[in-house]
Amino acid sequence: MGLELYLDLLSQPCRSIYIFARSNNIPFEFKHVELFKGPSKSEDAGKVSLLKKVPALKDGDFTLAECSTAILLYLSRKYNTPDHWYPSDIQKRARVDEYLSWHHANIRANAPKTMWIKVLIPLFTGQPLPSEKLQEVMEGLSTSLKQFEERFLQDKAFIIGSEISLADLVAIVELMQPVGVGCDIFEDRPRLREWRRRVEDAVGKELFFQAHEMILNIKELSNIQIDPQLKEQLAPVLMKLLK
Ligand SMILES: N[C@@H](CCC(=O)N[C@@H](CS)C(=O)NCC(=O)O)C(=O)O
Repeated sequence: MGLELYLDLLSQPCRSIYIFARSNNIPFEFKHVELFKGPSKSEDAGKVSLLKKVPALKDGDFTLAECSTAILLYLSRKYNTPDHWYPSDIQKRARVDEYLSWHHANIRANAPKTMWIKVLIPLFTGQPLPSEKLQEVMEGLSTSLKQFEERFLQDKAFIIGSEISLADLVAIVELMQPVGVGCDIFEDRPRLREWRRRVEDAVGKELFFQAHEMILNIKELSNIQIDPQLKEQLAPVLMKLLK
């Protein structure tokens, strides 16, 4: 049995894996998991990921689910992808590792909240959140973006220098989440905007926009039927996350 990837392209870690696999011509079977359709629709993924989360990978008898970074590294090693993704030079590699560690506690901790506030909480609770909540989240995100530009990007083309690496890929998919819900964080940040353009060019615009099609059309989600069990489970969790 070949490589299977369990993904929902609304999820940013899933998009990083999808773009990485496709841009490196890694053959895989796309197992589509629809997160919003509830547990029954994710049964297959649940067998692969004990945590019942996506992304998840199955390669023969081997499964891997936590987290997307581990999956990206597994794919880069198994398919011996071009060196720039995760350089053999130990100092460059350490820069990728440094970014990935920072990312989880900063960009990843802030950017998804824009989607919770603008789309998920109204969808799951039936009530919009006060606008101050969004403002608070945008302030947190701005602090992270300032650090991203000044500390990681500086005046380089990509995070570790002149070529794209896993660090850029993990960053861009997360930063497209606010864009999808109408918070265009690139608008007033020319350095960040130029970096986004270079990342799009490096992976190929067609693939980039194909991977982001769902998130860029997320407004259509307001018509989706949410699994009632999932609604009951998630509404309090989402509200708590924003406290
Ligand atoms: N830390 C994981 C993220 C896993 C995760 O939180 N996945 C979310 C989608 S982005 C999920 O499956 N949520 C469904 C759930 O928690 O039930 C990674 O980077 O891959």
